[in-house]
Amino acid sequence: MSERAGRLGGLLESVKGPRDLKELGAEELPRLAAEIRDLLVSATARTGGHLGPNLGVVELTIALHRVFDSPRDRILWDTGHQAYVHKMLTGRADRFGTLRQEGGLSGYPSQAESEHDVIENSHASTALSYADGLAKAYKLRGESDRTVVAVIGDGALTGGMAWEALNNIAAHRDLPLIIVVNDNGRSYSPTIGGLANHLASLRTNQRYEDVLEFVKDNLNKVPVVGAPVYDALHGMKKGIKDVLAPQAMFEDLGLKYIGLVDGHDTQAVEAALRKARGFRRPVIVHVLTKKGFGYSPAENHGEDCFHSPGAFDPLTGEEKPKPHGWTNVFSQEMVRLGAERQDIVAITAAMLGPTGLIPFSEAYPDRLYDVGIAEQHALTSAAGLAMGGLHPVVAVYATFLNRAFDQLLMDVALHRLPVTVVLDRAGVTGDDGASHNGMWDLSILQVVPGLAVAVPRDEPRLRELLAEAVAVDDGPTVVRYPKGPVGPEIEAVGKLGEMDVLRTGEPDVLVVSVGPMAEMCLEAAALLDAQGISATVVDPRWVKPLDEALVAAARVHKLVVVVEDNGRVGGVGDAVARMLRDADVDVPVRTYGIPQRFLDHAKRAKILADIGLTAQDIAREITEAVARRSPVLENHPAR
Ligand SMILES: Cc1ncc(C[n+]2csc(CCOP(=O)(O)OP(=O)(O)O)c2C)c(N)n1
Ligand SMILES: CC(=O)[C@@H](O)[C@H](O)COP(=O)(O)O
Ligand SMILES: [Mg+2]
Repeated sequence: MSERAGRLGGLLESVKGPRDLKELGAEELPRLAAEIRDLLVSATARTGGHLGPNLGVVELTIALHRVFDSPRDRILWDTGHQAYVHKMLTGRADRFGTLRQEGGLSGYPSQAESEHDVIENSHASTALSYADGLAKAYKLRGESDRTVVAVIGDGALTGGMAWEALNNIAAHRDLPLIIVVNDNGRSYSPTIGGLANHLASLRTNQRYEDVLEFVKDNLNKVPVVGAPVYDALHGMKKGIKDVLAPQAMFEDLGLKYIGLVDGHDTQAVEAALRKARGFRRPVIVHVLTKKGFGYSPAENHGEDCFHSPGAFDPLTGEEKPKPHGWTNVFSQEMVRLGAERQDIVAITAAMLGPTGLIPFSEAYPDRLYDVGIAEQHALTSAAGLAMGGLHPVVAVYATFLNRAFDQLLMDVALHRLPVTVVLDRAGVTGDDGASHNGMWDLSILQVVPGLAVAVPRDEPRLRELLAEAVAVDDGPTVVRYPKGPVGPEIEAVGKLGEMDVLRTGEPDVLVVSVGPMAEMCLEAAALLDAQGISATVVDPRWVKPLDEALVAAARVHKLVVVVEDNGRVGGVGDAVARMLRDADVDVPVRTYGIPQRFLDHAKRAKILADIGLTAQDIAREITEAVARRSPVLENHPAR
């Protein structure tokens, strides 16, 4: 893995930390910004990553680290996907070739990488709450000279937690806390909702644009004096904006407001930040930026301004074609189901493209709701839609369901409502690190009464199980599948109750394979043959509630093995073990899954290998267990 993503520009190479940055002259900053953009494009072209968001915060980040004194002052990044420039300016530019690679730089802030990094969680709308807590702590510890700065995007600002934090921050007028609203008008797609409309009105207040155009047209005609005067006015444009585009919403909250500031004018941003710092109280600095700024393939990328492209050609911006994935299957099936069932509606939490709902939204524009980055609202709004006689399908990434657990439990399941939750990126995702692995859902969903969970093993089963899920009208259903390409189709060779039998054998080992683990489990079973151990492999399809036929099958086997792409604690394996215990079936049960710890970023396949979720590892473990008939297998990492 080459540490460098190509040769660093001279200025960027000279910046080993914020102190060096502060020593640069203002006239050097445009070149520094250009060198940063070059590195952003060259690095993400090779590794993939959040190019669009980071291109939009180059000048903002330069200004932040020139005005504030990190790490004494704390600079927090909401979601953290836009912290690449922050990493470059805090001494990691020379490692940017390792971005999102195993052992290399994380795609998000990482305390292990730098004292300048704070929030690692990659989950949106949390930075203001951290800032609230940090500022209160510094005040209580007598460290009020430390300024806390939180950078939050317009998308993250649509998350409810951000408003809970604003409500609290506004109540403490003596906290030296600066909220930088990085307003580029987009999450992936244009940000939605009343807040977004208000921000848009601030951005594009026509009176402001008309005045500026008039000034530009008339002043530039005046020889010698005209142009400099226009430049001065242009430099003051935030002042004009203040007058013409009131910012009542924020000020009504009791927060001071500075804006609108041109986020690509480093000096204007520095001036605004210095002014904000001087207030020594909560202040909002509303900065206008452009996602993808300075790289036309990103600026002109219609769907999401290169929010998180895979590897691409830096000259053309052309991405490498992505293989046919689970998301594509869901996307197609939703359009088909939408034609069959007029009551089916879909909800996305600001991830229309990533969850595959664009075709559904184009086919049925009135039946798609984008609620912003608001998963809790998504679930309870779905409850309302269901109470109103519809069948909502809520599509979210598995890891983001966590924050909407109570809404699923108490707003949907308690009322036994026909809501289907589709969890994309379930299981190990890899590149985005610990906070993105979908390793929690099969555990937390076990405790929801009346909720059914389906885990398809391949494309036909995803189509079948999604259709079965939306046909359930007396309670919630969940369908979950991983990131990336769909594996080979695996036909059943028989049935065991409602479960698919994928392989029959002598009653040595009963392997319960959860969803996409089927391919690997069949390979393991073939390896076991060579050891004279015969394995039957079954795919439950619905893992909650479990099929009672498992009990009778387990009773006649020497060992039951459960393999799942979920955390082991409280997952399907534990549910099978509990079911057999309750039925007094005294057969040893071995559960294999993701070890219950936060996993560092790496490719999905590499992580699965590292944690022992491979055919060779599972076959070896089973061989040893059968040989020893030992009830305890301590050494397997997946245990
Ligand atoms: C709770 C949660 N839901 C969804 C996401 C996926 N996500 C990552 S970045 C992003 C858009 C963020 O938009 P914004 O805050 O405006 O930042 P920008 O990318 O525009 O800089 C989304 C939806 C997430 N990280 N966290
Ligand atoms: C930051 C964020 O939450 C997403 O942008 C995340 O990077 C998802 O990536 P994939 O869509 O590539 O899984
Ligand atoms: Mg945005």
